[in-house]
Amino acid sequence: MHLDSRLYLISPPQVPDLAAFAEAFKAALGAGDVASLQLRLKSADGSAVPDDDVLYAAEALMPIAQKNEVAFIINDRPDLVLKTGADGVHVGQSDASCKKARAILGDDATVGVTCHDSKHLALVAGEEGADYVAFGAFFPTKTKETKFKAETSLLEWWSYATTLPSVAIGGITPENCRPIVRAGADFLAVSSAVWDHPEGPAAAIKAFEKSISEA
Ligand SMILES: Cc1ncc(COP(=O)(O)OP(=O)(O)O)c(N)n1
Ligand SMILES: Cc1ncsc1CCOP(=O)(O)O
Ligand SMILES: [Mg+2]
Repeated sequence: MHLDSRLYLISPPQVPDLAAFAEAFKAALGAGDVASLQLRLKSADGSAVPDDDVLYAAEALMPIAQKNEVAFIINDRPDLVLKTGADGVHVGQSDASCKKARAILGDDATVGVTCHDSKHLALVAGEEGADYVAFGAFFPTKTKETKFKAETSLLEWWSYATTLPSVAIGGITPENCRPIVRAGADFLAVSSAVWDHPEGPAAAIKAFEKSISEA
């Protein structure tokens, strides 16, 4: 059985130095297999940042993703996906619905949906045309305040019951990811474990690849 999960990077919530982050992103991509980057910019209180901040960051980062065949996903905002020509959007349960995002973006775009710890939300997202469902948080995280805790049994059930890809998110590190990989997550969505790795993002990607291959 092929267990390999792929990496789905989430940007840090704040990117005060875009040039420095672009270099960190390049270093991550040069170190191993990365499937996608989600541009997720949030103010310190978790609220939205000005549209121009997202547009400016997308302008700098999307060409790097494209050059490396890495999907470029924008968080929350299908309208900004249209404006930038990004590959898709990730929407949560309080954002535009999957149906609405699909109506705005058409069939070719990627639409991913947060489903917390819920089979029901995931089945609904699948019916509404989601390209992937995201479950979490699997571990404590400082990147986002989370109310939901997902278990690996949900990933096992999902991969047994459906063919729609699953993304696992929340506090995932090279040290704790093995059970999630074994449970069948198609993607590991990671932010702080990559950007805050003490030896840098390239070392983080290599450590993830090692753990994934050993899972
Ligand atoms: C891959 C992935 N999974 C879950 C989330 C969380 O989305 P949401 O619940 O809308 O919260 P915010 O990220 O918007 O704060 C995500 N962004 N990506
Ligand atoms: C956006 C999001 N949604 C649930 S947990 C989370 C944060 C993921 O970041 P990290 O990998 O640093 O825990
Ligand atoms: Mg959201």
